[in-house]
Amino acid sequence: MKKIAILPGDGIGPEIIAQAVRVLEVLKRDGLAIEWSFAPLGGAAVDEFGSPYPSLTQNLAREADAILLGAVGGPQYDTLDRPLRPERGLLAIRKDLNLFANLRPAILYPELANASTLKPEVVSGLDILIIRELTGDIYFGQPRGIAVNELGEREAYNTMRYSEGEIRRIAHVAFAAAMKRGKKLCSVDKANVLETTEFWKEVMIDVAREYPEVELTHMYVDNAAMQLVRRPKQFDVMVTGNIFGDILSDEASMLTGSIGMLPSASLDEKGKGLYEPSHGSAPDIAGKNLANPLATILSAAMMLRYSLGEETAAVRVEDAVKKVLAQGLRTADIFEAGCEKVSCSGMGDAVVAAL
Ligand SMILES: NC(=O)c1ccc[n+]([C@@H]2O[C@H](COP(=O)([O-])OP(=O)(O)OC[C@H]3O[C@@H](n4cnc5c(N)ncnc54)[C@H](O)[C@@H]3O)[C@@H](O)[C@H]2O)c1
Ligand SMILES: CC(C)[C@H](C(=O)O)[C@@H](O)C(=O)O
Ligand SMILES: [Mg+2]
Repeated sequence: MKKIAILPGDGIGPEIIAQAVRVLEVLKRDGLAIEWSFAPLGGAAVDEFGSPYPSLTQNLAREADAILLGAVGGPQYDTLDRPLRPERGLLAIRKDLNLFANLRPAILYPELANASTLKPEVVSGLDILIIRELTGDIYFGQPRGIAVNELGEREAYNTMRYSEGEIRRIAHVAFAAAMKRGKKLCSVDKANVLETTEFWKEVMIDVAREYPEVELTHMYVDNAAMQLVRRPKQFDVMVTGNIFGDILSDEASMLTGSIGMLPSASLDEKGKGLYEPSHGSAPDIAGKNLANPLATILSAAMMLRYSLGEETAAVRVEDAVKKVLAQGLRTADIFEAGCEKVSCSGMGDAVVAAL
């Protein structure tokens, strides 16, 4: 029996997770050997336990074979002391479980060609895998803080840093992924300005010697941001650091129609993973049954594939998603004339029916 820790989180988190759980219930009913327990993370955990990553959640996550997460954060928590902020809980669980490899697939379903921000001919068939390093970079580099400097003025600082080992291990994930796909890897950096990413590029080039079949290219992040909206299909696999990957994956999501369509897997060295939509807790639509649950349901499919070894079930879920899109059902974020608008739970109903 495989164990899943489910962390609904904040904002729309509980609403979208509820739909993914309904999908898991169908799979369990049909014989899949999975069980799950719930625990709070982020603001919900601060409210209940006074910590964004309390020991109850930590223990459950450590024991689980996989973790499914909604989203964390919300304006009501923004004034808390920094260590108590919901986002710190997310960073803490990623670091605690060594989830260094974040896979964010930006795939355009043909039915959503008009929902994309780009013209159909520029995006049709889009299938990019963004691989984001997740436990290093300026997110975690020390020193960091806000302090009074020698002139008596307050100043704030973060440190962008990567060790060679951190770059090597994400490089291997990226090259291995490229080998299974189109054998094209674009490493995104800012090597013209930042030593950290100059070093990143150097290590990528070194690791590339072990993968002679993969064509490695390099692109500065500012150009990559532009190329993603200019000619996105030039990319197959992209690999980049934590902060650039955060930004580029949100950008890429709109090529697929909505941030509500972009799932993610965050993996450790052994394949254990945390699965979550790439978007946040969407406070503006929380509690309104409006959110698109498909990124979360597709994250559950990634969980079945990568951490639970259930490829058939993963494909079954992905096929159900394709079917509801083909049926013309759309949440508000991907709605277009001629389609049927559904709520978050309405989309869950449709996916369950399609399963
Ligand atoms: N992984 C995470 O848990 C995660 C990721 C990003 C942001 N956050 C947090 O979420 C909070 C809100 O952040 P934000 O507003 O910058 O980003 P956000 O992703 O929550 O929302 C940005 C916009 O996208 C929309 N959106 C997001 N998900 C959607 C969905 N499933 N369906 C339809 N529309 C959707 C929102 O309504 C909003 O207009 C912050 O506290 C932030 O730190 C958490
Ligand atoms: C909420 C925040 C810490 C997080 C990140 O920056 O990694 C989010 O934006 C994401 O993309 O998962
Ligand atoms: Mg983000």
